[in-house]
Amino acid sequence: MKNPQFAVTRPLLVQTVQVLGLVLGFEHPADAVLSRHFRDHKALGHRDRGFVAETVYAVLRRLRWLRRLVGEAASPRELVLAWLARGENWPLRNFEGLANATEREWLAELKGAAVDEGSLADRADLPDWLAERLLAGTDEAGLLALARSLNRPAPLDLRANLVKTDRDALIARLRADGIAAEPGVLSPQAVRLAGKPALQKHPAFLDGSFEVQDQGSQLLGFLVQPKRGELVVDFCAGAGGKTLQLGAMMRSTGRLYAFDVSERRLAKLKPRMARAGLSNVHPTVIAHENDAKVKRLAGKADRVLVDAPCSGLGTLRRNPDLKWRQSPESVAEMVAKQGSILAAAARLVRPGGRLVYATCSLLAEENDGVVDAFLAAHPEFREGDAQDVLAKQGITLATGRRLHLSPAEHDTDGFFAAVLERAAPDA
Ligand SMILES: C[S@@+](CC[C@H](N)C(=O)[O-])C[C@H]1O[C@@H](n2cnc3c(N)ncnc32)[C@H](O)[C@@H]1O
Repeated sequence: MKNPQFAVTRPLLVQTVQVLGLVLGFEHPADAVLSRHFRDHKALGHRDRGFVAETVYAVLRRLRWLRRLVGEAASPRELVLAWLARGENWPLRNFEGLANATEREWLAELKGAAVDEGSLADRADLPDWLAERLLAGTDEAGLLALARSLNRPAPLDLRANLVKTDRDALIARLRADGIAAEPGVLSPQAVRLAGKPALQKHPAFLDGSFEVQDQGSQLLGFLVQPKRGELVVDFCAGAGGKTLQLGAMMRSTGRLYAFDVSERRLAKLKPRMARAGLSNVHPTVIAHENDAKVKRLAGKADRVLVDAPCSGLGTLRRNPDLKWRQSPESVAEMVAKQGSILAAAARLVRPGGRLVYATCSLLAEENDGVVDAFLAAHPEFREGDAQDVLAKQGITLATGRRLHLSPAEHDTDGFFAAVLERAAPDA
């Protein structure tokens, strides 16, 4: 957004400040506040939306640094102006017509202001508790590299829907429309786009040829590795990002149960299933993980995916407000829930079947901690090798037994997954 080709108008700046003010109340997730704002301001064009969203996200990413620069009590307007002047390096002339004379004087001073180096958490732009926990798994340089990667916007990845097309055909179709698209390097179903084009009305989206899905998320589907005709359960399906991939890998055969406690999220899955041409998906609202609807499938599932509710800290590139919204207490609550969901989901797996536990968290307690506790309490399960499972499908990734993806190393969201296998009767 440096030296924008399009003019940022005064009303657009006012809107950006307004949205940031709401987001900084931390009552609702930033993406929900932005969606609502755009719904209420339908006339805003793609570039204007891009400016509002990117500026709000950028301030959230660098909030700690900006507050050190401008002052702890900085107003949303001061934060936005300071970000544009210092983060985006706008020359002062860009502010004419946007900021008044006093503000422009203040910005001129701000341009030369120094901020001392600060603590490690300051430099990482993370809350102290989070920097401390992430530091447990790395050293200072590793933490700063991770933080830098989390403080950048994420690229846009698509997943080719193999029920409708193949990856090469999809890439050719996108390129024919002037969209710069390359094959993803990790997932054989992934397409990485160079920019952030509007895709909601693209014919290839409307006919179900692709869905937006991070490459890292796509690898989880390969760990589940469902086959045609199987009985598969996506235990925490949400709006179905991974359900749709699993259903396509099953070539729309067999039975794929999409469980979730949120009726609202599952409702979003239904039009996506129709677009994707899948007739094997059964969205099912459950009251909790031990619902009778779950118990009915005990011992019957070939594959079960638990994409557990988690802190989401691996998605900070897309949801930078999460680092300020989560707390040690909220993480502890998640860990208890994750253990309970995993134990309930495990009951569905038939002997010889596979259970995959996954999160988009970077915290050891939500990842290895939950799996270690599960294995200790469930001797009927043994751990498989994620790297091996991927290698057998042509995906070469030096991840080790458990999948650990990080934006710093893999340029994907931060994902964790473990493959757990229920012993076969004669094993
Ligand atoms: C990480 S999200 C799932 C994202 C989804 N798999 C996707 O790929 O789009 C976790 C989901 O778990 C759901 N959830 C929370 N508690 C649950 C429970 N006890 N049983 C099943 N699902 C639950 C949440 O509603 C949320 O949709």
